[in-house]
Amino acid sequence: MACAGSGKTKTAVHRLIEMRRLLDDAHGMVALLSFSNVAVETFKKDYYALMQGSGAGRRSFGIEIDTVDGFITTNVLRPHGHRTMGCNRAPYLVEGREPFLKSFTVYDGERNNPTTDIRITVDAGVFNFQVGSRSLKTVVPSEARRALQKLGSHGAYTHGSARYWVLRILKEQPFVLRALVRRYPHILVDEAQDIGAEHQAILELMIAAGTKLSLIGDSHQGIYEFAHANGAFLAEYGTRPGVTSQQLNINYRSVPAILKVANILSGRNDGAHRQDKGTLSGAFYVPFQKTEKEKTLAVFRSLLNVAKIDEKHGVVLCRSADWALDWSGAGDGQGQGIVRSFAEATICRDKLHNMADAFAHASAGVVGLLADKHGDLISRLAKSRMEPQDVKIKRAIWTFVKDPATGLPSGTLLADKEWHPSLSTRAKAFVQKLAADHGLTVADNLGQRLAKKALENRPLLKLPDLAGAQPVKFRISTVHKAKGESLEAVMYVASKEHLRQLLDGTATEVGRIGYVAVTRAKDLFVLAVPKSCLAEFEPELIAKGFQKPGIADY
Ligand SMILES: Nc1ncnc2c1ncn2[C@@H]1O[C@H](COP(=O)(O)OP(=O)(O)OP(=O)(O)O)[C@@H](O)[C@H]1O
Repeated sequence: MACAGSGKTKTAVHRLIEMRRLLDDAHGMVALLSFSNVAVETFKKDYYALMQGSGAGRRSFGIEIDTVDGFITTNVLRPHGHRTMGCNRAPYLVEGREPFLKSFTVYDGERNNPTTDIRITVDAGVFNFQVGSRSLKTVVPSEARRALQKLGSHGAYTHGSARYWVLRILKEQPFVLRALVRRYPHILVDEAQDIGAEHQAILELMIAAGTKLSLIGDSHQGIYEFAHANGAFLAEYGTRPGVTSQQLNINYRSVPAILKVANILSGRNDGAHRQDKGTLSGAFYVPFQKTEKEKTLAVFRSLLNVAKIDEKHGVVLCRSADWALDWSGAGDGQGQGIVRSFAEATICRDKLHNMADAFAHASAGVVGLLADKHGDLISRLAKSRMEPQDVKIKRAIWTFVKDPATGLPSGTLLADKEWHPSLSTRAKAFVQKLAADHGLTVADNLGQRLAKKALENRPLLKLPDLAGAQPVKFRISTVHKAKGESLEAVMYVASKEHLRQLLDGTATEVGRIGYVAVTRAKDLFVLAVPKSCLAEFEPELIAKGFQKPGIADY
């Protein structure tokens, strides 16, 4: 069990190396698993740095570092899934937006829903199936299984159904479980508070078959309760016979004033490794109004200047993706279907300067213009090791996305009269060339797929962006995306409800989300509080260690 900023990364990598050294089995591997690609990249970087430092070079013999889902997909689902799923190819991931998925539905007793929307949970070894975007409806197990099997027989699985298939494979093909445990006698899972019931069920099968498991995590940072990860496994695991529990309780990340707030919120008493800085630092609160976001961002900018922190290191965090989008000043969602994917790609490129997201949206649009059989292209293009042909396709899409003069048209054009006609001509020509150059098949009815719907007589970008207003310099993100990171300065924008739960501590998920936001900050944490409730909360904010910045600080 480890507190925020206690060096779990370092600890986990050292433990990985030591466990591998002690493992008396030339064929066995030690796996270090986490929940995000960012964490995996950090672990790999630190591991190779340590190995190089010790003179062993960039060797990864006998160890594996991956996400939990990457690990089960690579070792179980892809190589062994075809037998349980009944397909004649290696299973592949679908995002849910691929056009061929339209014919895969599940009936909930009232209406048909996309099979890719089925949510699967496991409780005491029994699968439960639900569906629905707002209120979830239970689906009869036989109907859900039938729908999943139909999709599975085409080789397709979703993020949600991957664990369902893995559990079934391990139970229905016992030799796969035996081989997995033989290959991975030791597994170390980081961010273990995020282990949900389905991951736990997979790990329990491995433990029962002989794998030794180490967990490292912080129950105050469990922010995936909506995905059924409530930290219970981490809390209980240390009490099992034969399991030793260790505590890490020195925070190496934050200045003492920020740690003081974190300790009050979590009810912990962690020690600070760092000293106070000479310049402005600590945890502050400022008022904001939703109608005056630019003013609040300007206040954050001023505080960064006083704190001598480069603006590019200031990050604005929000509770939800909608809020993050709103604070980033992105467009207001013009277009429908495939055209909307291209519209979002345009906004990501021209407004947010986020080329990775621009590429992801444009790729979804391009795949929508190709025949259904290319439905796995999005997941193929996301692989770290791609087929040579896919590398070329990816390059071609990048070129289309990057160039507003010949590819994806500029967001400054009038959406209906200028941007759409240009997009329509260029996207058609692009997929036809892509098909000719790379042996792909274009979908039927391109005109219909690129229909002009929900586009207005104004640019995709909002007016202030066109008027040359200061471009967004801050990274604006959700707390979930920033998890695990160390950031120089954070501004967390809270609603009255977020604020209430933050101040109430880490018993609720929203409270823990606020705690994760606070503990990301190294030097400066700014809590943006709705102006309308500031007076009500001010005494409590001060009591919990937040400070009001003085006039001189702006
Ligand atoms: N022993 C140490 N001495 C000095 N600095 C350290 C030490 N261990 C870690 N750090 C630094 O402390 C910061 C936090 O480390 P790390 O990101 O591993 O924490 P963590 O435990 O994963 O935190 P969280 O769970 O909050 O994400 C990093 O900047 C890291 O370089």
